[in-house]
Amino acid sequence: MTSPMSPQNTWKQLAGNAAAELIQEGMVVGLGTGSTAAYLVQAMAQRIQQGLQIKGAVASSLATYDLANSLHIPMTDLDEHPELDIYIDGADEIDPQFRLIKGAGGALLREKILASAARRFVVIADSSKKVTQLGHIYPLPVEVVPLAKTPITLQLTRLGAEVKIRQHNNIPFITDNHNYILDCTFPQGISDPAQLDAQIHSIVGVVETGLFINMVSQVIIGGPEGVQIFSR
Ligand SMILES: O=C(CO)[C@H](O)[C@H](O)COP(=O)(O)O
Repeated sequence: MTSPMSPQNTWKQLAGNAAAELIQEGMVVGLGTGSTAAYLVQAMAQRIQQGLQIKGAVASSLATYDLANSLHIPMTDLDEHPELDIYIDGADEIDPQFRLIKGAGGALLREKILASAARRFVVIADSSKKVTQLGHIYPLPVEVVPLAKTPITLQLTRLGAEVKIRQHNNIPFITDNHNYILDCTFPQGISDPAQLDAQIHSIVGVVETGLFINMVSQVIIGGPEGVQIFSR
């Protein structure tokens, strides 16, 4: 017997299913990473089985590539298709201005590359991801070149962060791009995400941050009331 899904997973699935309906014939589709994106991939695979034809899908992580490929979604890459019609991905936190923290799954760099290559970036999430200010629930992930982790930690600390290197099985977590992730907690939250993003980017050895600003076109939230769609 399969165990019943938690409400949160049901809401993620609602959002993923709704986003799969946005995919149209002939599109090049960017696929995000995480449990909500996995529901999207499953729903999209079902539509393809039912006859939807897309030009191809580009994955934001090796994990998503493996899942999509195993479900017979035709895969492509940014060399073949440098522009995506749509990119659909989850988020860890979404503020009222559609600014995001992403990267709890460690795929933030590829996710940001795909989001910036897309004509339309649609975020899918359960209602727990909506926040009034970024940085109160999830730490901000910063992907860094391994050699520079200690000097970068020092500079992030000077910006007010409590920094922890992300671990997996008691050793540093390695991203798909062979980098480390520094998870930064800001005890007061993040008051000016754009300024903080610029300050972190100015540190040599930082590869990318999990702040996504001015990138999102639409947010699809699954929750107790069903699906809600917010556009800008
Ligand atoms: O940014 C991400 C991965 O790097 C994910 O989109 C984010 O962590 C949300 O994950 P989930 O859908 O499992 O809640």
